Amino acid sequence: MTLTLEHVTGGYGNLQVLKDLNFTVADGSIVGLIGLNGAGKSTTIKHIIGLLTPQQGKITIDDKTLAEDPDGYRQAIAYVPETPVLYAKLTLREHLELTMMAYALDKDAAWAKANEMLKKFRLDNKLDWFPAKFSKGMKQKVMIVAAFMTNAKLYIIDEPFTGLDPLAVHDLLDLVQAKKAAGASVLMSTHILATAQQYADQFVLLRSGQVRATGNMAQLRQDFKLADDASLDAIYMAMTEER
Ligand SMILES: Nc1ncnc2c1ncn2[C@@H]1O[C@H](COP(=O)(O)OP(=O)(O)OP(=O)(O)O)[C@@H](O)[C@H]1O
Repeated sequence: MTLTLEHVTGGYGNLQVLKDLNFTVADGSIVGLIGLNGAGKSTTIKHIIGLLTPQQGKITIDDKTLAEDPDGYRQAIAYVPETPVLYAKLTLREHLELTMMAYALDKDAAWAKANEMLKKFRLDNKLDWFPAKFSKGMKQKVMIVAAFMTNAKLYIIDEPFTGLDPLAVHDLLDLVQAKKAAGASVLMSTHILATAQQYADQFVLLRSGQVRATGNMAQLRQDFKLADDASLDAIYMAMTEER
């Protein structure tokens, strides 16, 4: 699977937020989407998942846009939003069943994967709970289980670490790496730069709705004329100090 953004300009109604974005997420890679508050990370993700439509340019998954192959495009993506979105009247079990239907998953195989994750996240005895009883982190875990039990080729995770306890962060990173090992790709927006540096293969640095830089750590260090051991944090600070 390759996700490609070509000359993507977009935003909300007439408001332009993203300006001429170009980047790719290649097969089997973890890509960190990095930038200041308001740089356009969530807006970029909303365009990729089809919640917003580019004003110009195009977004393709394996050369097909959402309009060209709506089912293929949607089923290729699993998305974990920044703020969990759960239905008040559905139990945890029903949420997972809904995802299984939406992705046309084999129920037995999907439940096997889900049960393993539910146990890990200590939600296995809460299948009949309604969202009102869940804490913020528990809601986030439900979204993670729903996304990671699919057979999507691209996992998009918007700021995953803020509401999770350190054990859950660890478990989520294990899931991310397992998906990568199985050949899937991951696009992850985050402000936790040390974790991004440790886990991501490539980075997209956004500034004011534009791509300031892309590449691996070595390429970014060169781009920003920093030392060979400069951290992602140092690169980030260098970006914010540019005019
Ligand atoms: N629903 C909306 N309507 C209009 N403008 C919006 C909307 N959501 C975001 N914006 C604007 O788009 C720009 C980019 O916001 P976005 O949420 O993509 O940033 P972000 O990089 O994800 O930031 P953060 O790190 O704070 O999550 C900001 O200027 C913001 O004000």
